[in-house]
Amino acid sequence: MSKYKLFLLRHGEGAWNKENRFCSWVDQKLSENGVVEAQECGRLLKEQGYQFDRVFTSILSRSIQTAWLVLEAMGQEWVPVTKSWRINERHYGALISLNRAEMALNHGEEQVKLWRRSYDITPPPITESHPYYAEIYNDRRYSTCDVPKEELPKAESLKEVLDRLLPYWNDVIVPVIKSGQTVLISAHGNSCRALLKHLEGISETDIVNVTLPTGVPVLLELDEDLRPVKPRQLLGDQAKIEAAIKKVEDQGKTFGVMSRAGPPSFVPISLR
Ligand SMILES: O=C(OP(=O)(O)O)[C@H](O)COP(=O)(O)O
Repeated sequence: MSKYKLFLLRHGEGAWNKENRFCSWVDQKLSENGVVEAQECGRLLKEQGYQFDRVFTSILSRSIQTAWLVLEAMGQEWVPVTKSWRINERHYGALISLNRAEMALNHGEEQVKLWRRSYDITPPPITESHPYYAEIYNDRRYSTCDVPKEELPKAESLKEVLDRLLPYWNDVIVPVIKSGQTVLISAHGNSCRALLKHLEGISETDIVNVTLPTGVPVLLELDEDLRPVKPRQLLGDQAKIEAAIKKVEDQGKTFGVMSRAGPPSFVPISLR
């Protein structure tokens, strides 16, 4: 029997979702469309009568902004919001800022799919020469984490995301849910996938096929041991949701870059 409801949300579209670049730990804001997606998500949740007691976000602006917009649209701005780097998007290492379609042209669609969706493949790490290294690691927010800055990841597989997320889930979020509070986790494509893998017991093979669109709330109904009692529900117009999932999957295909004017700007990436 369903005892708890938990909502997972990949933030609304960010500026780099639109440009098809790996955003990850770069702190991009929502695009105009992303703002609308978050507001529509809040309106839908309000229409369906849901109420939150507690919200968790990453320390990346796009997940925080999304939480605010959702709560505003629901008239629940007062609900406490707690932030942690442990809910951050997967650290995409040296792939950060690169265009997925260009990467597919350069390295093949299969390789890009492995980098994006496999469970235990870690992309090449970010190094100090990377154009976004200083912007990420000099940011004051990363001095406030529960691990020293030097121990923060330089690249992560989905497995490594789960490894850093689980202690926070178990120690902080689970007690809140078990106290009877309805929780929204406003997070990212891959931090939500990692949590779904854990909660639903998805295999390492099957997690490859799980893709989440932006701005679509995922409702999980859980029993007293936080095991799902029914399949996850992606709330909203199902045809639109299917189309949005396909759009995210297609970001790793070459046709995006073939239609652009001019040659693609390749950045060589070592695969070792
Ligand atoms: O920043 C990202 O995710 P987010 O938009 O959910 O924060 C990643 O670039 C998502 O990339 P992916 O869909 O290739 O895993």
